[in-house]
Amino acid sequence: MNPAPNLVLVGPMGAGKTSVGKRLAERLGLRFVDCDQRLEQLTGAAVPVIFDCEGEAGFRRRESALIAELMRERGLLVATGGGAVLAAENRALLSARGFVVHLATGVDQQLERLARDRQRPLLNAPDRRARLQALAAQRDPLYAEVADLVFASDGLAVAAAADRLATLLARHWQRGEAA
Ligand SMILES: Nc1ncnc2c1ncn2[C@@H]1O[C@H](COP(=O)(O)OP(=O)(O)O)[C@@H](O)[C@H]1O
Ligand SMILES: O=C(O)C1=C[C@@H](OP(=O)(O)O)[C@@H](O)[C@H](O)C1
Ligand SMILES: [Mg+2]
Repeated sequence: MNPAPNLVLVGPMGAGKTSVGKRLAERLGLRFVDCDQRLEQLTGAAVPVIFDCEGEAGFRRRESALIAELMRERGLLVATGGGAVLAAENRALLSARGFVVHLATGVDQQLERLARDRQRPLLNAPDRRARLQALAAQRDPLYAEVADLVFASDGLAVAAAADRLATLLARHWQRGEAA
């Protein structure tokens, strides 16, 4: 048991961090924060626009600042973006202040779920499969490094994944209310 004050979802694009996370937060009575949505509110710009104006490096700086702010709170369910684990300081904060769930999914499932998506700049590639495979090769060890629990959502609908995960968390996560 890791008595962390927040619940954190990490994992690749299309794993369901945003959609499963929202439903799970309702079930568990946690305040839901999606990092990308919060960055869009703060900047007034969509994620692809932030990438266009400030580059990926600019987006990552904003993402890191937000994670640092959120990890000072408690009682949050934080859905991160797929690249949030890239920075060592993010990984340290997420691990220290969150019970981290790696929502895992495979490239085939990602391609299916994100077939019509135009809001993820890193998917703007001539070969989406190759891009997702390359990202997985780079990031899977980082997800593994921070994960307290791995949950594979493949084959489960959003509601079913949230239900299953809620049951698992009751056994694995002891809320660190006082932390
Ligand atoms: N378990 C699931 N079953 C079916 N569709 C899913 C599941 N998880 C996510 N999706 C769909 O995949 C798309 C991307 O999901 P999203 O929650 O945005 O993932 P992430 O935030 O991890 O990138 C959405 O259209 C969502 O409805
Ligand atoms: O994998 C990534 O680097 C990214 C994933 C996106 O979030 P989701 O994982 O919620 O799609 C979003 O943060 C941005 O497009 C970059
Ligand atoms: Mg998301």
